[in-house]
Amino acid sequence: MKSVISNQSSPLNGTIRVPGDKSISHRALMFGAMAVGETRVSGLLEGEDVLCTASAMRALGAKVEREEDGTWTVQGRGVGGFSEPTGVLDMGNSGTAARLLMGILATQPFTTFMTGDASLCSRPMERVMKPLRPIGVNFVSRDKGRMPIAIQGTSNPMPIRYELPVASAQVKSAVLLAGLNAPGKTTVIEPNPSRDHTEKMLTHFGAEVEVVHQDNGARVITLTGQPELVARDVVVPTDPSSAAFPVVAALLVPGSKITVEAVGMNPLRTGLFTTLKEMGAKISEENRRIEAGEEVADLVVEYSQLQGVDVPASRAPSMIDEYPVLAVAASFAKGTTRMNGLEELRVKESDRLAVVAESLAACGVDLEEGDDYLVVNGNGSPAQGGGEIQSRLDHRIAMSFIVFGMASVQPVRIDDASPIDTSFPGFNDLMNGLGAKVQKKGA
Ligand SMILES: O=C(O)C1=C[C@@H](OP(=O)(O)O)[C@@H](O)[C@H](O)C1
Ligand SMILES: C=C(OP(=O)(O)O)C(=O)O
Repeated sequence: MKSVISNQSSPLNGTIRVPGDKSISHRALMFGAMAVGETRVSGLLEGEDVLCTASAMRALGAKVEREEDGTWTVQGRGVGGFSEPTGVLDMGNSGTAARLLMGILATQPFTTFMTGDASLCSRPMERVMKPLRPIGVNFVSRDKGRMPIAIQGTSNPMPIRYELPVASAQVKSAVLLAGLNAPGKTTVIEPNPSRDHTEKMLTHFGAEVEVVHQDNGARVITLTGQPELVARDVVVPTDPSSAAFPVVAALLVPGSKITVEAVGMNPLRTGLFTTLKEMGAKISEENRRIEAGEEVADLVVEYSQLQGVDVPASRAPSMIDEYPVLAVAASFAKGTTRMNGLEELRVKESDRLAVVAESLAACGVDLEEGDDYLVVNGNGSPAQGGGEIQSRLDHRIAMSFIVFGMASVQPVRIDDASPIDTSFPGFNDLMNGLGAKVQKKGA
């Protein structure tokens, strides 16, 4: 346990760069391991989640190394070229690593055992197993589709067509990755678009991926199976989900002005910035440019008195990991913020809807938690704080309430900040470098 206290901050000032995008980092290692030749990845997120993916790729026979300058290299095995791992793959805290890998392993002709930490072992995996079974794979799991699981891959995969019942890039990606090794066309229909890093990066590695946008907003993604993936360089942009924390901190701490450089601005990831601007946030995007195929911009953020807003359910996929920190922002805004369509928050690293509600309440915030919504009533002055927050193996809860304590009247204590290392190593030092006062307590 690594407990921290977050005290009221002096104005935040400075220019920072947050670590590489987690979603893109996982995919760079996985797709590199399935390509022929050497893939070089720069800007990889060296967080625990991504390091689990690196270990899994090694266990499956790919050579994955870090060079002295921080570039990662992957010697791929080709699609379908993995070898049976001798041990159990430990995916740690990472839903993305586990679910994407289930798709890949569904069409490798051997049996893999996979586990994770207590958080991952409580998350639903049936959502991935259900669409993958018709491809020919067999799964054995704990009750209710929980990990640990065994994946008995098929040597005779069938392509499938699947309509997603929930907006989930992980489920979409698992099906597409299983389709890589199947003959013919694999199709995924998503009624409400989720992040498209799999589609973009598979195309970058030479696969044929067709995306059709329907009039009703749905996307139909069709992958042609059995391509030869060719090794490519990947430059990972910085993670907008990580940038969210210093951005909200600067908005809440009076007198702050910071620049967050080269933030990934993929439109399927930027719902939080749209929402904050609707709340009156002074966020300007400078130097919008394309870096290695992804849009990035420098964000200049100034302290702002925020107003409550209604956040439509349709925006949820583009800011799904950002609701905890948005709820923190809403606690300092004037008026009511209603966040709708939040049912997916209940199956993240923690039940984020319940944990956010309990933690806000512990910090004196007036709120209402529904099955799939959260209403936060702010009065426009600094929230009280003073809460003792349990992070429950959830990095985004820990970081969100560190941000809360930076702006609240009383300090906020977080029982265990160690989960932050899964996605944002160096978070506390980066925030303290801007002017925050986050202190470590205990071992
Ligand atoms: O595909 C991905 O990289 C991710 C998809 C999202 O999960 P869902 O697919 O469960 O929505 C997101 O919450 C997660 O942090 C990363
Ligand atoms: C939900 C998250 O990640 P994952 O599903 O990969 O554990 C997250 O990073 O907020």
